[in-house]
Amino acid sequence: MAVSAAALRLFPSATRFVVLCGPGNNGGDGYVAAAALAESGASLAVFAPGDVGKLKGDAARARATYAGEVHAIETYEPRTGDVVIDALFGAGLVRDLPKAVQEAISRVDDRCLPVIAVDLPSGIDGRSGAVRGASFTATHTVTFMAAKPGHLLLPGRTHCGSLEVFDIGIPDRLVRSRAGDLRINTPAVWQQHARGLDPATHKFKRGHLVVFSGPQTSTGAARLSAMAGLNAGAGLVTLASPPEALAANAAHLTAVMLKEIGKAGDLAEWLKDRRLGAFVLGPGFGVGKKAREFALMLCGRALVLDADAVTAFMERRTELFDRIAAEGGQVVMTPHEGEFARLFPEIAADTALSKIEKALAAAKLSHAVILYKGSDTVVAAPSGRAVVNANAPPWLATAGSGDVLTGIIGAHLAQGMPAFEAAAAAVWRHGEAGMRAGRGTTAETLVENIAPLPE
Ligand SMILES: NC(=O)C1=CN([C@@H]2O[C@H](COP(=O)(O)OP(=O)(O)OC[C@H]3O[C@@H](n4cnc5c(N)ncnc54)[C@H](OP(=O)(O)O)[C@@H]3O)[C@@H](O)[C@H]2O)[C@@H](O)CC1
Ligand SMILES: Nc1ncnc2c1ncn2[C@@H]1O[C@H](COP(=O)(O)OP(=O)(O)O)[C@@H](O)[C@H]1O
Ligand SMILES: [K+]
Repeated sequence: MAVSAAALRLFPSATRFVVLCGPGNNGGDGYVAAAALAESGASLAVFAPGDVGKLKGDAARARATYAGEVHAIETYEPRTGDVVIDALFGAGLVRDLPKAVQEAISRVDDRCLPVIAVDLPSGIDGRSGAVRGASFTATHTVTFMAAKPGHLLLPGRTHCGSLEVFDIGIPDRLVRSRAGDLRINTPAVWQQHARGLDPATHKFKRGHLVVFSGPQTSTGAARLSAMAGLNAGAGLVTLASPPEALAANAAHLTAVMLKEIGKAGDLAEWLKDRRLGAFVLGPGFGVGKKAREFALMLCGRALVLDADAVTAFMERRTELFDRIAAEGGQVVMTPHEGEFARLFPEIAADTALSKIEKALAAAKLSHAVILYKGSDTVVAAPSGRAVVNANAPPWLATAGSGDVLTGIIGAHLAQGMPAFEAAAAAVWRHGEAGMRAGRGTTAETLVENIAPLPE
């Protein structure tokens, strides 16, 4: 009923609804929608692959509700004015689409016809978002109970069009028990850790964030993180700079403070100050021994390892992972796809895993919270919790945007948020900042558009 209502609502001037029904319960949903459309008086045709007589159980009962004829899918010739209702495969897709279905998809694509997908566009794997052989690209998808990973992960998301989640009366507790520890990243996931400001607060209570600057010719990335950290709510931010980059940094900084930290010895001394609440290491820092030394010294604190600090451990990751496990700090790593493949090559190469499963495997292996970036960013914790983010606009793909994200995570850690919530809340705020900044934003304007943490 929801599917037929969407079809009539979205395409009142369709000359014909064409319902394509598959061999399982997704096809069953299609027959029920076809019956409802026929009842409404719409012009209609139904096509199916294979032998409709072989339908079983619920699907066979659903088939019986539609009194009209069912034609072989091979005979479907798309016409201008058709609106396709794709009820071929949904949650039960287990292998690549059969040839007759792939050919039907290609004929529909050639005509640029609008498609309404039932549950999932056929060909999209609901667990991973992968395309199995081919897939419809829907204008609108009507799913039931809850959004599934394949609606959010790429490339699945780009095939869904607008997504409608229709309540078919399944109690929330059952949906949640099936979803396990997986959620869409919304404020509900982390809001209880986003405290409002106590009137008696002071800047140290709001958290002191330290961001490490790279050498003289690559200081901008760390400054972006530092500014983002301050705007995101850290009470103080200090940029720790090697001596040769002090002048370059000083020329650019106002509210962010500056401290000379050259060698590991300087850092060891400074770390005695326990008011230093969180650390960001990696943006523009340089890949090498110094990055590894600094990272290993910080594993017992609240720490974001990004960019160069991730790559620096490419061939010595065990050293890092063992230290994180031993020190038990709040550590977040923020790899983009390239960095992920450098640190976790065997996980990245496993084509059977979804992005969620990859992030979870990496979190387990490294003992850190993994924020696996992209337009479908996944945040995963070693405990098995995970969120998929869905509010990021594509114009976040701009140089320095990741450095801004890192600074926001740092601010959350400095304020005492646990690593998983700090990372998830930061990804969400980063997406919101992108929406506020609008198309054509640069990393600088993104920093200015970080809105207060919702309370
Ligand atoms: N509570 C619920 O569960 C609810 C479920 N609902 C609906 O049910 C849908 C799930 O139904 P489903 O499990 O029957 O799976 P579905 O997607 O119809 O496909 C399975 C069939 O396809 C076949 N098959 C698979 N891959 C194939 C391939 N590549 N090429 C060829 N054949 C292939 C497979 O056969 P086999 O593997 O045995 O050959 C089997 O016959 C779900 O998406 C939603 O629409 C809603 O009504 C709400 C409540
Ligand atoms: N197509 C996209 N849609 C939404 N967000 C994106 C897209 N591409 C990149 N992003 C986000 O932009 C940021 C880019 O980070 P990164 O690749 O580290 O860039 P940089 O190193 O230049 O800062 C990440 O948060 C990523 O999730
Ligand atoms: K479908």
